[in-house]
Amino acid sequence: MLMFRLLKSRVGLNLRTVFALSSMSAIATTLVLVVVNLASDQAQEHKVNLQLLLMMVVSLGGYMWAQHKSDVMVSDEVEAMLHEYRVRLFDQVRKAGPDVLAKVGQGSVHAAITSEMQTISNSLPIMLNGAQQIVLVVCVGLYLAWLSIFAFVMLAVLVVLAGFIHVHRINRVNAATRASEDDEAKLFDGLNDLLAGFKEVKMNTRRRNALVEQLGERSKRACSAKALSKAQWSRESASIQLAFYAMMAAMVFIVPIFTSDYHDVAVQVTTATMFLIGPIGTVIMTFPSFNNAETSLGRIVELENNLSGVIDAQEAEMREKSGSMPQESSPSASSDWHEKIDEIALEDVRFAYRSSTNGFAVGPLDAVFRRGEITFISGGNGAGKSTIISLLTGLRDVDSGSIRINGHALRPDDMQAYRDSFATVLSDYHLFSELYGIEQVDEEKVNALLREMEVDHKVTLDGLSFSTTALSQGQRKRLALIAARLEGKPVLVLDEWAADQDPHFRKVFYEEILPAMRKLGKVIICVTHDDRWFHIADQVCHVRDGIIDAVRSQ
Ligand SMILES: Nc1ncnc2c1ncn2[C@@H]1O[C@H](COP(=O)(O)OP(=O)(O)OP(=O)(O)O)[C@@H](O)[C@H]1O
Repeated sequence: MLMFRLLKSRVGLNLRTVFALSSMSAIATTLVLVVVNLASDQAQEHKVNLQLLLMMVVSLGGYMWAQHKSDVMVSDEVEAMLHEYRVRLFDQVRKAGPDVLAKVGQGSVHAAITSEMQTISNSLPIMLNGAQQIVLVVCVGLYLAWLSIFAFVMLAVLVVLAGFIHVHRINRVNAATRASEDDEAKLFDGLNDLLAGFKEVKMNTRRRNALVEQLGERSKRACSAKALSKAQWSRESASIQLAFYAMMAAMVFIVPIFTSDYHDVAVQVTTATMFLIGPIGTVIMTFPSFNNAETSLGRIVELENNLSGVIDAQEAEMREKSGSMPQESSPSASSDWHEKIDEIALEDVRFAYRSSTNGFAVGPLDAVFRRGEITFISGGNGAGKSTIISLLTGLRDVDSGSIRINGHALRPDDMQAYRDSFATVLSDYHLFSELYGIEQVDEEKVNALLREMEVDHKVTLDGLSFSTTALSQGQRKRLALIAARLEGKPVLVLDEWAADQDPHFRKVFYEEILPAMRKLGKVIICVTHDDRWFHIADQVCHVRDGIIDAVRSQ
């Protein structure tokens, strides 16, 4: 019962007030029923009682006020709760290492933040309304007991019996609902292949037919499962309706046989019973909402646990590694070393992928990258270039050895500040449409960069956002490099940046842009296969089987 635990953990002043308001609204509704019964008695004697009219107006006003207030508070509570969950998930994603999202699945993070939270957002008000209706059922039940104890007992027995049968049958219905959801999830997986692989699908008739056929089959299965679940729900609603009519029939056919003075209250009892039908129906119908919210919350909690499990393992591994790191003191944070990096050195660095099936490892790595110098990293596919870049930029932690800045070994506490000193355009870069983290931009500088990168006829900067990112691959990379240059970081790392550029701009990049950045005193590291321009580099690191062979230019 995750939902109960969730609600319990949130019971503070607000939820108590909500409960008080809901009770008030239920009592006001019961008063309306009592007033209607008393007034109809008087109406039979051709009398109109102004006191009763006033009571009616006050009860209706009280009901309206309490109901509206509790609805608004419930929405606020629910949204505040979901906001907390979202922020916790964002924070976990922020802490995650490069492999964590691949392990837990980006789709599940996306689903948790969108559809699962939407389900809870929709279900919780229904559930709290159900709880409110329970108070109303109790109040009207007490009124019914006061009118006729036998009618009350009879009704209670029938409600308990119907409820018991309903809850028993609902498990079957829930199983059908879950099956339909699972089938729908499989349908979405296939749909993702169709949308993400649109071009590949379009280009290959056999692949397209096979995929569309499979999607059709999955859709049919999802459709049958959904139809079955809906049919079961419809049968269940009809049975509930039938149970209500049975209650009414019991009030007018059975109760009079066993009670002598029933004719005095028969009309009031029947009115009260009819009055109960709506609230009892709402309470019963709350179960599916509860179930949906419980399932969605379960998925969110499972995702949170998965993320925390992977992050904890990652942190434990980091602590273990930091034990084997050199313990000599590094520069203090106040020395601003990350603003003035003269030299980054890899010393006897080693790393192996735990998850790699072939146990790929890099190292021992020894290399020095200096301020005002360009280093090219080259090597065949799978040689380990991107792995080395991820170690050098601090995206992954080294297993052993050290990274030294200006001669001082980095400590685990320095890692975020170290990462912050890099501007990167990696091979799987993401082009942000907005310059997040840059507070003020020099408009002239941006325009000059747009001109230099030859995209000024396509893009402008509006505030902190690019006017468009709907560009060619090469132009998108130029925009990513503009963003990286605007960050003004001391180290620039580019992974196969020039691969998508035309011959003209490739020349501009190697012969004008890189030398200009070298003059600015940056540490420049580029993964590249363009051996035609190796001469412009100060050193070229050839990577083979995870080992660097650094050659300095003459
Ligand atoms: N996330 C990962 N988990 C496990 N092993 C990995 C992972 N990424 C890479 N590897 C292993 O590391 C090897 C080197 O990969 P890496 O991406 O560093 O090569 P690369 O030199 O950048 O290749 P390319 O030029 O093709 O981009 C791969 O062959 C693979 O075995």
